[in-house]
Amino acid sequence: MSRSTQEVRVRVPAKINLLLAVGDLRPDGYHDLVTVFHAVDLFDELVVRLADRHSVRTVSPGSKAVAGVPAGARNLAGMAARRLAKEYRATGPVAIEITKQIPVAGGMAGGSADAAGALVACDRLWGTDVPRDRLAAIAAELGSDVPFALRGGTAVGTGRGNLLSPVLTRMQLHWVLGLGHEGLLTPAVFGELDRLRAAGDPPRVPGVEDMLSALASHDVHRVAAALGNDLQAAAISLQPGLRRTLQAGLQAGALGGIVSGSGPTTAFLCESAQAAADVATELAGTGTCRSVRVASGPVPGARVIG
Ligand SMILES: C[C@](O)(CO)[C@H](O)COP(=O)(O)OP(=O)(O)OC[C@H]1O[C@@H](n2ccc(N)nc2=O)[C@H](O)[C@@H]1O
Ligand SMILES: Nc1ncnc2c1ncn2[C@@H]1O[C@H](COP(=O)(O)OP(=O)(O)OP(=O)(O)O)[C@@H](O)[C@H]1O
Repeated sequence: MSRSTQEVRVRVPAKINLLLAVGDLRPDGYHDLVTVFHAVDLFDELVVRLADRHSVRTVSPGSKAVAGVPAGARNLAGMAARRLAKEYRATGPVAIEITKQIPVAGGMAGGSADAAGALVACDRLWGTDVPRDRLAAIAAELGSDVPFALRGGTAVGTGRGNLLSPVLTRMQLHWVLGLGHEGLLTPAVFGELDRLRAAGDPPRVPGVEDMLSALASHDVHRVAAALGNDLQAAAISLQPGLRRTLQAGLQAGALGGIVSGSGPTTAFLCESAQAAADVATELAGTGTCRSVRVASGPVPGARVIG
């Protein structure tokens, strides 16, 4: 906790789905998933303070306003704070400031990260000491990706993506991320996959076994070969330019490339940190994405810092 018990600072990572197998549409509007989540060192930071009323403000690292993120009651971080406050009554309103590096509507679970960060920060600020499994259950109510943002590392996700079991790998992966010009909304991408499947039956990615044995082998070439995402065809169908970005990353020397989650961020796996820096420079020069970042993982989930 920084300075006094009046303020808590939390850091929370973005995710990439190394493997994302999507089942058919369920009656409740969700799809069963089998996925391998992987947290990378691209972080949102939250500062949460006691205040007279609940508020959420989101800025970029340069303190500029961030487009596309709701400021009020619809912000996932504010929803998380109010959800926790409702269950644990000895609490007060909070002002949440988010410094956002995770791309908005980018397929890297940015909103989910902020919700997880707010849960951890409010729990510390209010001294509620919520057991970890209870916090994970509240996280799952807020969104399918929120439990993983709490936990981080590498994990297999099943159910809606909210049921997690850790993957014990020490293998460090080096990535180049291509950020899209425009976001994609997650429900639209799942809907497009349903439409493509009704019209044709496109190929489906295999289960997680190949990816898990590739991670256990510590062979980055095998991990690259095992990357896969059932939502990729749907994201490309909605944003055809992504095909060119994927080709450009591979031509720049990446070992493998995928659309991250529901997109449009593209994630390129590279042989080493140096290779990632080289691929990033070359990919940036192709003009096929809005901007380019390097990242590596796995990293832990939402944590109090400072
Ligand atoms: C694409 C992924 O990022 C992969 O990890 C996640 O599945 C998305 O997780 P999320 O953004 O936390 O999604 P939620 O907020 O739970 O759901 C938003 C919408 O996405 C669709 N959705 C989400 C998760 C899931 N397993 N099946 C779905 O069909 C549904 O239309 C749902 O209404
Ligand atoms: N704190 C937040 N940060 C970003 N978006 C938020 C937040 N709260 C609510 N939203 C809304 O959620 C929508 C999805 O944004 P988000 O950045 O979480 O997408 P995403 O990373 O593609 O999600 P996922 O990868 O979990 O499917 C946005 O349209 C935005 O309006």
